[in-house]
Amino acid sequence: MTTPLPSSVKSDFLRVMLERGYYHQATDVEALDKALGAGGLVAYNGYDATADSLHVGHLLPTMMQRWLQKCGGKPILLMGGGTTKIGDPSGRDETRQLLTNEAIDANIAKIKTAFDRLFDFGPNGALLVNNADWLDRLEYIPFLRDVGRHFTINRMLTFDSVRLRLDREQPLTFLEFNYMILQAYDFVELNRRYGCVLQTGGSDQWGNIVNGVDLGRRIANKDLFGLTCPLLTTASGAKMGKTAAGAVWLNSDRLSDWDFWQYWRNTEDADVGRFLKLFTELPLDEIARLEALQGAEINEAKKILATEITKLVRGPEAAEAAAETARRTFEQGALAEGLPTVEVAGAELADGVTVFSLLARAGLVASNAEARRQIKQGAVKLNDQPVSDEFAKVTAADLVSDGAAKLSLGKKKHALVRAS
Ligand SMILES: Nc1ncnc2c1ncn2[C@@H]1O[C@H](COP(=O)(O)OP(=O)(O)OP(=O)(O)O)[C@@H](O)[C@H]1O
Ligand SMILES: N[C@@H](Cc1ccc(O)cc1)C(=O)O
Repeated sequence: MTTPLPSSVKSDFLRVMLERGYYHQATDVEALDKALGAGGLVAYNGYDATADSLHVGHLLPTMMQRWLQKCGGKPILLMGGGTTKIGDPSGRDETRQLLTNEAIDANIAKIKTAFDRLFDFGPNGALLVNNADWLDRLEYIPFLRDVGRHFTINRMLTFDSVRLRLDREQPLTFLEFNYMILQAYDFVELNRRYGCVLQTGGSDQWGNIVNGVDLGRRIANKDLFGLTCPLLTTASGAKMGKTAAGAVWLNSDRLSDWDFWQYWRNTEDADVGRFLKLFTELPLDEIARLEALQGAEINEAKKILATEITKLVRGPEAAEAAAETARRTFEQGALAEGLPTVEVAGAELADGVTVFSLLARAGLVASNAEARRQIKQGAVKLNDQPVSDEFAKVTAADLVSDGAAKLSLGKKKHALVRAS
């Protein structure tokens, strides 16, 4: 399938998808362009409730839905209350841990909060639905007869989600084998309920999406469409959204505003332009100017990237506060609010507390041993002065600025030590 040129499509939405790098694959792109041209198209993106927050990887398909709304369409955000009970095998080597119904409901309640800022839920606006509303009520025999008969095992075995497990001789349970049928059924059900004709997702969702398109044609004689975005990796090849320290969560109770902002501020130079197009809504000519910046100036572009995305996901105040913390910490050398803080009892401080243990307590390193290694390697500073003694201590005398001492690991990780 060839990717069309932005100039050859008529609909605003597809043009944005192509120009900004969201387009990976689509089913019958000309017909989709035509359907979009008529305006007001209804599209959905599904999210399983495997954790109590979405992460940055989910942001890409979510941004596609946001653009759809900006271009006059109606987004449906589908919470997989039913499908999470099955567990999507797409892109996974192993069966997922099964969650209880209570855990799934609790996850959904928290995941939803991220959408409030990203979508307009006003009259005729975006919709939030839960597939447990229909999947939980399915009856096995009628479902197999009405829906199951349209799927051949022969074809199901050809989809990556199944084939890769079989090729690698890793188990795929019968429960998981059913997943693609249920996601296909969701699409047809959303078409029936809300006139939804487009499903978006990451490229790993392609198999599940085309199954829905086929099922729509077979049981409802409807033309449905699929559109996927690339599964993003960073310039150095890592899957975007996951760091060594874990996922980059959208919800602030899983990741502070400051760490969220920092994640984007530390974008690799080669990714700046691509990420500005995908994760901000700045005009393309402004992005072209920013990505052309060289040397130290590229840092300005990274700050804009971090602040714009934080604004979208965490709100303007959170973005401004994080940017301000960064300005004060890195540019004025002053101590700032918002850094991780370790509180130490006055009595402890009188004797002095080892720098390595404070680094670990502040969460800048995973263990005391790692902290000592970092000190030996010269990566640690106390109040901007290098620490060379592995057993150096912080005492009350070091709380020099606003009653705090600043510990730094490398150039970017900082924490404050205060007396409790
Ligand atoms: N880096 C990415 N780029 C684009 N889309 C992504 C990315 N990461 C995730 N997605 C989309 O979000 C969906 C869920 O992502 P993923 O499978 O990583 O979530 P998870 O279930 O939270 O993670 P894990 O598989 O580690 O438990 C994917 O199917 C994909 O469509
Ligand atoms: N399978 C999707 C989530 C999803 C669930 C139900 C759907 O109808 C669509 C999508 C994922 O794992 O990311």
